[in-house]
Amino acid sequence: MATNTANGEHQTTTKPPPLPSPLRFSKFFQSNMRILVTGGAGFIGSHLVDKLMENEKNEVIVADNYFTGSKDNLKKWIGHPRFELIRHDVTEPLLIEVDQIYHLACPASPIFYKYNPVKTIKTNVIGTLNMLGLAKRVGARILLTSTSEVYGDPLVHPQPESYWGNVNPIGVRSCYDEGKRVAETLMFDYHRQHGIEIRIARIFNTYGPRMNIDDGRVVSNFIAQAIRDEPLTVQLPGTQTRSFCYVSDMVDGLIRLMEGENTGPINIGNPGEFTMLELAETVKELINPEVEIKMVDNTPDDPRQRKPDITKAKELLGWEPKIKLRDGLPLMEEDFRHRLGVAKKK
Ligand SMILES: NC(=O)c1ccc[n+]([C@@H]2O[C@H](COP(=O)([O-])OP(=O)(O)OC[C@H]3O[C@@H](n4cnc5c(N)ncnc54)[C@H](O)[C@@H]3O)[C@@H](O)[C@H]2O)c1
Ligand SMILES: O=C(O)[C@H]1O[C@H](OP(=O)(O)OP(=O)(O)OC[C@H]2O[C@@H](n3ccc(=O)[nH]c3=O)[C@H](O)[C@@H]2O)[C@H](O)[C@@H](O)[C@@H]1O
Repeated sequence: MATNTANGEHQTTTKPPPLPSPLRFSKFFQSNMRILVTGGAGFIGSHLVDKLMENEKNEVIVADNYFTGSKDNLKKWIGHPRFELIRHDVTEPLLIEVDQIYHLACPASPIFYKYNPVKTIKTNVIGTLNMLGLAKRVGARILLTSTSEVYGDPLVHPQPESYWGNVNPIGVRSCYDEGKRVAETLMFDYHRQHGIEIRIARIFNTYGPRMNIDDGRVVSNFIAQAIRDEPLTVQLPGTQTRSFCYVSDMVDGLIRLMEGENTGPINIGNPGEFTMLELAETVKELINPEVEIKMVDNTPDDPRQRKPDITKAKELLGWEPKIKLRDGLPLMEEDFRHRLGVAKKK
């Protein structure tokens, strides 16, 4: 049975998880592990699907409403006998039979999650409730991709999982960060009340190929701007920090968490910390030394600093990121140049 080591405490559930399908115990049962990935047409989800599909014993089902994701991200798997794609909004119940659920469905870029905040809350709360209901009915293990935004504008730095955060409950980012906090609460309540096997990853800023070109997040913005010879828009004051994790490291961490014995929450992120001005200078140096850096207005409640304490991920999952920002940015540049049809200048 999984243990919860959040906040240094050691809690164990009182109830055993529901039994998986009786077929699982059949001597002649030859089926694969059936894995649902909600939000699997998105950036992290599609990379996770690629990794899961490498294992021939996995059958992968993606449920996505294509709000920020695209079938294009999954085109190499469409038609594959171990792959299935369902157009589905997680705010509606889903009745299927699965063994594991990676629950990623939720717009992640601030410009997209603020576009329809009520829908973002519904996705986080009702969507997570529906996926927990599914996990309960079929006895599946469920992993939630929560976020470093649960720490809000953190007063503790770097952020350990035991930190409860500093979050504005009524701000323009609340639909996302409070939504994810409720999603975490629901996960633990289903775990304690119904014995569901849960895993919670607190993801810190992740970047890599396949991010939407006009996604609005800082790494994709700067790379697209550098390639298009447009000024890099650093939002004021420019001294705010983030820690950027390359997507293959993230996928590795998520799979280790799902397969391991710990519920989390566990921070998964790269502790390398950069100011937004440093990030802009690095993109300029690596991608387009001629490009201008322009200071622009920021949006409300932007966290001033963010860096994961990954002691738990190291100790409990044997995980730490391998790809440094300077090595990851050129991999993303290549993908963006290909999609934008702009070759590197000689
Ligand atoms: N990328 C990051 O830096 C980061 C950081 C912290 C947490 N996360 C979390 O990881 C997950 C994936 O993030 P991402 O960067 O791949 O974002 P993304 O926007 O590329 O992917 C999200 C996917 O969810 C789908 N989706 C949104 N609402 C849905 C709904 N109601 N029903 C079904 N599908 C829906 C979208 O169409 C998209 O395919 C999200 O839960 C996000 O909160 C990401
Ligand atoms: O990692 C996380 O937990 C969260 O990180 C991001 O949220 P945020 O860090 O605000 O992401 P960005 O929009 O990429 O902004 C990062 C920083 O870059 C700055 N920025 C953004 C865009 C830009 O063009 N220029 C710029 O300087 C912002 O002001 C901010 O300080 C994600 O978008 C969330 O989904 C995720 O949950």
